[in-house]
Amino acid sequence: MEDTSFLFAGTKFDKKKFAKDIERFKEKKENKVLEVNPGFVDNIKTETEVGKKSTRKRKRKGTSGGSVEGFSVFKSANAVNEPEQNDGEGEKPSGRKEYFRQLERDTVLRKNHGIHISGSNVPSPLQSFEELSTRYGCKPYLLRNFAELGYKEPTPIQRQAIPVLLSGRECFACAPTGSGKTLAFICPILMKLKHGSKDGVRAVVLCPTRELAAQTTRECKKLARGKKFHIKLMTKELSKSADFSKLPCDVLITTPLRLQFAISKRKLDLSRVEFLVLDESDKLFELGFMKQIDFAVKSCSNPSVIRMLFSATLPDTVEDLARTLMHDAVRIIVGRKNTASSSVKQKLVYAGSEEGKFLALRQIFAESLDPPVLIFVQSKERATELYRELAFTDIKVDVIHNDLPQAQREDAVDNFRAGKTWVLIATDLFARGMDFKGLNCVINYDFPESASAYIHRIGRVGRAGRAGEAITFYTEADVPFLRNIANVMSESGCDIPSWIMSMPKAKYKKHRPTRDSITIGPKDERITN
Ligand SMILES: Nc1ncnc2c1ncn2[C@@H]1O[C@H](COP(=O)(O)OP(=O)(O)OP(=O)(O)O)[C@@H](O)[C@H]1O
Repeated sequence: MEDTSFLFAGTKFDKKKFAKDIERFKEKKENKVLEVNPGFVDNIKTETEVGKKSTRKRKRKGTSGGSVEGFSVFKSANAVNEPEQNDGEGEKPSGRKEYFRQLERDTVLRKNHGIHISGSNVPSPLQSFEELSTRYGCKPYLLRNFAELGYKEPTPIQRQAIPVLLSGRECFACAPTGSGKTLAFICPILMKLKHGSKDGVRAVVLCPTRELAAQTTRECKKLARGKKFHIKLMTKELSKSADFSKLPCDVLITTPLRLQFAISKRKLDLSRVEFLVLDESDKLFELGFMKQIDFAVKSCSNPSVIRMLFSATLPDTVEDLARTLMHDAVRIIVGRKNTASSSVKQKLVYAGSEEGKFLALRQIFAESLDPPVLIFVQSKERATELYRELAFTDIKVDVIHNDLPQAQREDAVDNFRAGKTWVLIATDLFARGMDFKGLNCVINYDFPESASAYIHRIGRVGRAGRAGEAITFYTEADVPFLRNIANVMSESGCDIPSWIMSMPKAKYKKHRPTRDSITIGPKDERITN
């Protein structure tokens, strides 16, 4: 991994520019001192009354002038708190006994849902969505929306991440694909923001692709239904022409590049941002995004901004980075880190050669085409090649990759969602986050380049507990990397032949062999169905 020390570093707070805010902050602080004792108990009291500004005092690089202080994810993970200190969310237990009983209940609940936490004073997980009202004063509109969307109970990541974020803590979370991470960060943001305002952007959600940003915007609007929040997707037009000083926007959902463009060209001010979400965080920490993320993080200069990282895969390198940069964050892992969804039936198919793969695809389509089907290939060139081969059939097929015009990309996603397209050919760009309800099958036409690419690709099925199937073709060229993927399959409960499990694991991280062209020549040899 490249040197990442610049990331998050030097979040400068311009005291002159924000003199008014500092004054206001001072006033609040003075009032608070009169109301409650400073320190941890202070936090606890304010946390119960949802909506009251948190009095958290963070020490951050650039705000205190010192170094980032006390990232305590592991430091105090096992600390047993005195009953008076409670769990950081404001319910003061009546006594020591009740306090330890609560700890026990929390442990059991976490165990039952495969939730693993590290960090000090981690709030109790949610037993139910109703607890959002009783514990945090959640407004009825949100619970109504959950019910209308058919969400009966929180998923494991929602059970733990929501209380953590509501208690004003930063967090980094790893939970399986399709396990409801979007709601886990949107819900606390909506609860904390309470209502729409015209005071500037208050929450930013960063997503690696425009399609995912659009999907997250839709999800966020569904959850906010009935409340006048200003939820905006950063479109190309917005990033190029909007006057953000006049545009009411509470939650801004964007890709890093568009955000950077808007900040530098349209003078978008993010100094009031209270929540910054890095969705698919490990992708955002990859080389291509790093500088843009750094820019975004620095632009969210409010010293008490809450930053959160979510993904289904969290490599140790990203964790290490988060550990040194976030303050007093809680680490939440659901299930085992970096594993595939267990509700997906996974299959490896030996196809020998490129030609063999095409024949295998033809056979699958002839015997059991159960649309919609998503096919992943290694590159946009190969996506186009396969599309050309399949376009000659009566299968309704489309293709999506990042060289296509935006309108075409949007159409491809919309038509696939609407069932107008049966088979969508995609590159890894669309392996992350996309939620196609009713998708039955993912075919890895080209072997995935890494274990995490595999996890995200096949995670397009088996979402929200539904069943799904994933078929992965491999050729001779893929054999050296077979074990890396077989390990993931085995960890999610698949039976893998012992000869594969006894193979050595490839040491290199990215598997992108040069492949023969998919194009098979004369038309009569092309697929027919
Ligand atoms: N509590 C819930 N009960 C039932 N379904 C839910 C619940 N929360 C979210 N969902 C649904 O689960 C599906 C997956 O959610 P989401 O897209 O947030 O997953 P994710 O964890 O972000 O996945 P990925 O890692 O692929 O991005 C969505 O269709 C969403 O509507």
